[in-house]
Parts: sequence; structure tokens; C-alpha cells
Amino acid sequence: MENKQWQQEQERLELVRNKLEARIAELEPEVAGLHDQATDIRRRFWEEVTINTATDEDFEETFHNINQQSALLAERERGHKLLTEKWRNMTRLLPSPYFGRIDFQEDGLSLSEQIYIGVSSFIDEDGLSFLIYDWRTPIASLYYDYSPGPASYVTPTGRIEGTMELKRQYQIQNGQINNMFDASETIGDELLQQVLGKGADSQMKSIVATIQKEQNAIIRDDKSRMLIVQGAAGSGKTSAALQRVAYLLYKHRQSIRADQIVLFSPNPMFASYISTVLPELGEENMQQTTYQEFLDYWLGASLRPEDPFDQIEYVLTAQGTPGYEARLQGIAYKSSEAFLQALQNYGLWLGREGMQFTGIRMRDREVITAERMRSEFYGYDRSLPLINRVILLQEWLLNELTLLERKEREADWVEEELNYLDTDQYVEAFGMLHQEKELFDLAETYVSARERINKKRRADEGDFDYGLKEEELLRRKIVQGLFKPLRKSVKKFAFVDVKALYGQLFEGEAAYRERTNGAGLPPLWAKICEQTKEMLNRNELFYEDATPYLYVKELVEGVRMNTEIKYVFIDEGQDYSAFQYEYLKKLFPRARMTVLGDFGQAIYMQATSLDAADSPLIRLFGEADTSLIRLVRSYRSTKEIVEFTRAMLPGGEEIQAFERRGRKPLLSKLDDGEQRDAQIVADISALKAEGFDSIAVITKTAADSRDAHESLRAYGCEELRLITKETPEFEKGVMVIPVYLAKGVEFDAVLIYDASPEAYGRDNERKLLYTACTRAMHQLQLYTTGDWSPFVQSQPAELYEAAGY
Ligand SMILES: Nc1ncnc2c1ncn2[C@@H]1O[C@H](COP(=O)(O)OP(=O)(O)OP(=O)(O)O)[C@@H](O)[C@H]1O
Repeated sequence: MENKQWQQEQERLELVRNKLEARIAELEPEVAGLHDQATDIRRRFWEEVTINTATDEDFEETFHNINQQSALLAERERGHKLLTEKWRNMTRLLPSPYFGRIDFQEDGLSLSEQIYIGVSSFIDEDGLSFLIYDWRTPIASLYYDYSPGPASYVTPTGRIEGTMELKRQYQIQNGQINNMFDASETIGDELLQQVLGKGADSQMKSIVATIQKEQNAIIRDDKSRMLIVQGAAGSGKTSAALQRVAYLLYKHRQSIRADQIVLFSPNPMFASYISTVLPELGEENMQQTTYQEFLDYWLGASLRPEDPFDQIEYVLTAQGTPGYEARLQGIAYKSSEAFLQALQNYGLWLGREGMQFTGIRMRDREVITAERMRSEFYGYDRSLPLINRVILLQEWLLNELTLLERKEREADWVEEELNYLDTDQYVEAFGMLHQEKELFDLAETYVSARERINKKRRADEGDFDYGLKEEELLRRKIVQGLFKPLRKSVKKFAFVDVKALYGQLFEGEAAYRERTNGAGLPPLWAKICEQTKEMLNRNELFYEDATPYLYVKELVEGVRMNTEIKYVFIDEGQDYSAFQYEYLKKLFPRARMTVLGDFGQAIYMQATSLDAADSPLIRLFGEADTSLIRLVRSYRSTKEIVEFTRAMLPGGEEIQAFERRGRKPLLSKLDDGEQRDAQIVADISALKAEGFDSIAVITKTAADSRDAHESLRAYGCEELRLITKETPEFEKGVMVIPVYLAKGVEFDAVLIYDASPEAYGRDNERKLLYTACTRAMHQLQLYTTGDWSPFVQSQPAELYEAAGY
């Protein structure tokens, strides 16, 4: 680029930075001052208000006073927040105010406008001219969607057409332009090359400067109730999801708060990996959770659900053990829409018969039996929905408890307890009594006043009988202590025996069919029933049973809902079952959903295809309310790695590599485990010497990870860390990790510990190996001590290098 242009751009940059600096300096004392003021008001809050409740007028004045003070405080705090936000945005802009520029000539206007784009807007003192446009403004979408030539963008008032005359990208650091490119293609590959060539980090980065057109469509989609993104490994799904959150928070800032958006991530470590992207963009983080966290919360302490990692560990390691096939069939069936349908039918059956209740016990006596509840329940109008009848039963039980409680006060055991009360309890009762006496006195005064007015006297003056009242009060207190928890558990529906209700589904084929109208049962149903019951008896649930169990619970107790949440994001969406999706839809009835995933990485049994014609996800909200976007370009890995990994997947040809070159994947065959481990340790040292600081040895299972960790450390790799499902944070470094925990994250170099047919031989292990290999950004190495996995063997020889030891 010409020197003159550089000079002009550098001058403009300095101008903008000077203005930024001036505004920051101007705001600084105000921001600091406001902060002090707010703290001061809060501190003096109670000093300023005098609490006086002597008369009604005093009380009213005090109330008014408090209100006024808190309104003042709220106003100051709001002002403070806005100013601080402004100040923070400007401070964030200062080192690198913008990353892009477009010159746009709107049709019908004579002048073309220069639009500089950065992470937030900055307006000149005149209050009108945008020195920097926020990347989320409508006009900024031109930058992502077009190359120079005819271009248009959509505003709330309609589409604006025109011509893009220039598109420029900048790399600005500490106020200096380091690099500048004029792009002829949509977002010049030049800048992307540089960004992607860097090393992996312990935290994901924002991609606003290089968002690709198809990613921009995901970020700005605002039409559909359901947005599905099927994207190859490394195609930027998670990145697009996070920038989409930032976009939504910007676009709907009047109506959506960050805590009304929730993202389901695959594991807690992943949550820590992506946690800095939104703050980097000046936005608050959305809520993050995992499906497991959510199950634990709703199931409460009574039942322990297995986690998905233990489930996959079983699927991968227990082949050949008794019951294995049945468990697999069970997982598939319990994750299906057919099972959901069967449970709906089960609800209808329960309306007629079969409800299971837990009797209410008190002091080793069953005071209301399950049998009585059942006959009361089935005595209600049968046309009422199940839930309404459960509520009627609940009311009936609360009533019964009141009657029982009254009766119980006269029981002998209460008398006995009275005798054993200690002094403290008497003192307490006396205190209560005293309070009550005042009430009684008031009542007395009232009654005598009325009598005076009516000029009528009562027959007995009725002295307050302390002795009697005290005993009555103490009896009431003793019995109340016993009934309070009973009442509480009735309110929580503890009288419905959900465990028995769920267990009742697994009492053999004939019973199941009768109760659910269930067609097409898996062949090993008898064994599935046995396995499920066995877990229930231990108060445990298989992972695949946890959501259906909650579903049955809600059939009888009513659906839980969170109506606050406006957007739900599901990352690694292929790992959720059709059943889970139905459940999430019900749980968040007001939310729009964005599901991002890759069926090529579907390593769990309950996986759901995102984009197949018969995908349950498309049916969830119906085709008219669903948009589907496919991402096929992979940005994470070098061209060599993408070419190698895509050949593992049927249909992988459609995956495109980004033109970033590196070494071909390296295959190392060694004679035995010892040699292999020694070699891996030597290779890790070599990779580190090359400058790679994030290196992962990936194994198939957690058990393999433990073994590999021990052995590799014994060969001298001291710094090697073992990552388990309990590891809370993602840190850079050298680590051993099982594939399913490495989902969603990336490393400079990946070493596949054992790429033999034993580890990755069956068809369901193909995607596991693909997922593992696609974690690599710059370097991929595979090891075996015997044959190669068929998914490696089938690779054309030109796609890899064989190590010659
Ligand atoms: N437009 C972009 N500009 C710069 N980097 C990008 C862009 N898109 C993706 N990347 C980078 O590519 C890598 C992969 O992105 P991301 O993790 O979002 O992909 P993904 O589709 O979620 O992958 P996976 O399915 O394998 O988890 C990240 O390092 C991300 O920063």
C-alpha cells in the first residue's frame, strides 16, 4: 500500500485516539466522583432518614423519606453504570480502536461515507458523527457480507442499497498500525491467516475482526424460533454462538439482560474455556450450565443420576460383559421419541389406574395410607387431567392433616411430653402466651365496649385462664412441630411415589404394553427392565433414565418452567437426545433456541442428527419456524490436518480446509508400549522446542488416560497433567485427556496415544477418532504398537507422513 495511505491512516488513527484520550480524561473524575457519591449515599442512607412511627403522619413521612432516598440512590447508580460503561468502552477501544473500514456510497447520495468498525461505537463531540461504528450496527454487516461492489444492508426501516468502494483491514496494536490490507474477497484471508496461525490459548478469543459471511448469518439471525447450525469440526460454531450472544445483547439491550440467556456447555471445563469472550467484547456473560448440573438440581438429593461421562466410559469399555447389549438398546430406546410417546400414553393410563402413593407416617404410625389416597384419587371426576386430580388430592391431604393435628393434641403422648418440657420451653410458651394475652385483652376491651354501647352485660366476665391456655398452647406447639414437616412434604408432592411410578414401567413386556400402548420394544426389554430396576433399588438412575424420570415426575406434579429465559443456546447439540430436546423446549417455553453441533462428532449413543431430513430437531418447532445453516469450512486446523481428518468421515469430502499450511499428520508405529511411551515423551520435548505450548495426548477413555499419564511421567514427562471430569478449569500446557472431555477445545499439537484397531475399530469409534484428531490446530501425531485403526489404514498415503525410527 502506498506510503501516503499509510500516513493518512496513521494520522486518522492518532486523531481518533486523541479524541478518545480526551473523552476518557474528561470522564475519569466524573466516574470516580459518582462512585464516591453512590457509596457515600449508601453509607449515609440510614443517617439521613429518621425513623419515626409515633403517629400515622410520622410513619407516612418516614416511608416517604426512605423512598426518596432510595430513588436518589438508584438514579445515581444508574447514571454511574452508564458513565462507567461508556468510559470502559473507550478504554477498551484506545489501544486498537478499529479493525476494519468500508467506504460505502449509498444509492442516491453523492458522497461516500467512510465507516470504521470496532468493538464499540465512538461518537464525535458533535454527537452525530460516528468515528467508530460498533461491529453490531446494521451498517457494519456490510463489512462481513460483501466484497467491494454492489452491497446492501438491512435497517429497521428497510434495506439500503449502494456500492462498497473500499474494504480495508487493520492490525493495530498500542496505537500503531502494524498491518493494513485492502480486501477484494470477503474479509481478506490475509488477516485470518495471521489470526489462525497463532498458538492455542487457555481461553477462547473473540473473532469480531474476521467473522465470515456464513458465520455472520448465524450471529444476526433474528427470525427463527429455532436456529440449527450443523458445522464441521473447527468451523467456528462456538465462536459464532458467543458473538451471537453479544449481538443479541446489543440489539435488544432494552429488553434482554445477559442472565436471560443460557448456554448449555458440554462440561464445566469448557465453560471456563469460553468465559472470557463476552467480557472481552464489553458484555456480561450469559448464564452457563451443563445438562448434568440441571439434572442434579431437579432430581434433588433423593436419586443419584449417572453422568454422561460414566455412561460413555461404560459404552466404550464394557463390550463383552453381561448385559452390555441390553444397556445399549436401553440407551437408544430411552432417548427416542417413541419412548416419549409411550410415556405420554402412560400418563393416560395412570388417569385410569396404577397411581402410586406413599402413605403418610407419623410417630411410627401410618396416619394416611397409600390405599386411602388411591381411593380418594380415583374417586375424583375422571375427566379431570391427572395433574388437577393430584392437586385435589394434595388439598384433601392438607385438610386431613389439619383434622388429624387437632385430634392429636388430645393424645396421651402429648400429655407425657408436656411433663418433660424443660424450663426454656416453658419460658417461650409463657412469652407467646403473654403476647396472646394482649390480644385477648384487646378482644376483651372490644367486647366490653360493644356491650356498653348495647347496654348489655355478659353473663360471665370470663377471666383469662392462664393455666388452661398455657397447656393448650403447649399442646398445640408440640403437635405443630410434628405436623409442620408433614405438611411441607405434602406441598412438595412427596405423597406421589415417583420412583414406583417410573419403576412400574419396567415390569416386563406385557405390563409395559398395557400401560403405555408401547409399540416396537427393543428385543432385550426383559434385561433392560432388570437393569433399570436394579439401579432404582439403589436410588440411582442411568443417565438415559434421568430425563424420562423427570418427565414422569412432571406428568403427575405439573411441568416446571422457566419463563424468564429468552434465548437458549445448546453447544455440542448432537450429544442431546430427541427426548432431551422435547424436555428443554417445555422447560423454557418463552425461549428461542440456537443449537450448534456436528453429527460427525456424535460420540454418544443418544446422539441426534441436526440436519437430516427426519431430524427431530427440525420437528421440534416445525419447519416454518426453523432455520438451518451449514458450516463446511474448518478454521481450526491446517489444510493438511483437515484433509486427513475429513477422509475418516463418510461424506467428509464436503468439508473445506482453510488455506493454512503445516506438516502432514505424522504416523509412528512402535514395537511395544514402552517404546511408544518413550517416543511420545521425546516428541513432546521436540514439539515444545518448536514453540508449541499447548499439547494434548488424547486417549479413548478415562482409564486409558490414567494409565498413559502414569507411564509417560515415569518416562520423564514431569509437567504432564491428567485431565479428568472433575478438572474445573482449562489451562494451557501439556496434558493427557480422554476424547470426550476434549470436545470443543483445541490444542497446538495433538498426540493420539493409541490409534490401533482395538481402540478405534468399531464403526461407533470412527467419530471418536475424528473428534480427537480434529482438536489439533498445527500438528497431529498418531501412535500404535500394532496395526493401524481401519480409519487410519484407509487413508491415502499422500495425506500423512510415516515416521522412520
Ligand atoms: N471467523 C473466524 N476468525 C478467526 N478465527 C476463527 C473464525 N472462526 C473460527 N475461528 C477459530 O477456529 C477455531 C475453532 O472455532 P470453534 O471452536 O468456534 O469451532 P467449533 O465449530 O465450535 O469446533 P468444534 O465442533 O470442533 O468444537 C477457534 O480457534 C476459533 O477462534
